[in-house]
Amino acid sequence: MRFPPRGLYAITQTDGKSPATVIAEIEAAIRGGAVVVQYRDKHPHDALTLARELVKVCHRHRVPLLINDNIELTLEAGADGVHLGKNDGHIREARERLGTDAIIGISCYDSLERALEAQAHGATYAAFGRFFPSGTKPLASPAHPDTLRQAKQALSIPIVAIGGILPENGAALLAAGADLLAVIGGIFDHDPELSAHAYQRLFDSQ
Ligand SMILES: Cc1ncc(COP(=O)(O)OP(=O)(O)O)c(N)n1
Ligand SMILES: Cc1ncsc1CCOP(=O)(O)O
Ligand SMILES: [Mg+2]
Repeated sequence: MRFPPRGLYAITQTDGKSPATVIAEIEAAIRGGAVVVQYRDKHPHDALTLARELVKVCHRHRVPLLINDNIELTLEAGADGVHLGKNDGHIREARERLGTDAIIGISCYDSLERALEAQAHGATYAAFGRFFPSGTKPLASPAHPDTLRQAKQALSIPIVAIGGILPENGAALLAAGADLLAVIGGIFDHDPELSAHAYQRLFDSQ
């Protein structure tokens, strides 16, 4: 499935939640307008079963599902691609194992250099952040909107922004050059469908 060029990118909030809740919340976020989903789970119990269920739900809605960190799980679950950070393996290995059609997203933090390298190695998108303090990942290192402005000039692949993004602060990142907003707490700390819809309006009014 193709990676959407813009829109809301929902990432699962799994801690303390049952698989059924995670699935119901993701489906609600998709109803609210999320155009891509990532399964991120730092304390999984049965990751393969949940990942396979998420693939089914996402594909029913024609939305691609990516897996965070884990190339093997991406293959086993039949997901559309993987998101890799600096400690999660190399894009070359991901491309070799997942094939030419797979979506491969790369965390670039605040580094345009890292994004240019990722693009040259065939990354599907580059993710920058965190832009605002994140309750989900309090120790994530900061990134600056100026990096988005430079990335917009220098990259041809879609640009994802992440970290503490709310409907109230997301518009500034879109204006700086982000194509997609990746969100956890801003969707799943509240009613997921209504919250996703609030982000959707940022894209409608752009
Ligand atoms: C869309 C998106 N952007 C950034 C990240 C962060 O990846 P990483 O730095 O590997 O950190 P963890 O998510 O693994 O804690 C992401 N997952 N998704
Ligand atoms: C995975 C990740 N990487 C940088 S910030 C972050 C967490 C994003 O979650 P939230 O939208 O709740 O800040
Ligand atoms: Mg990671």
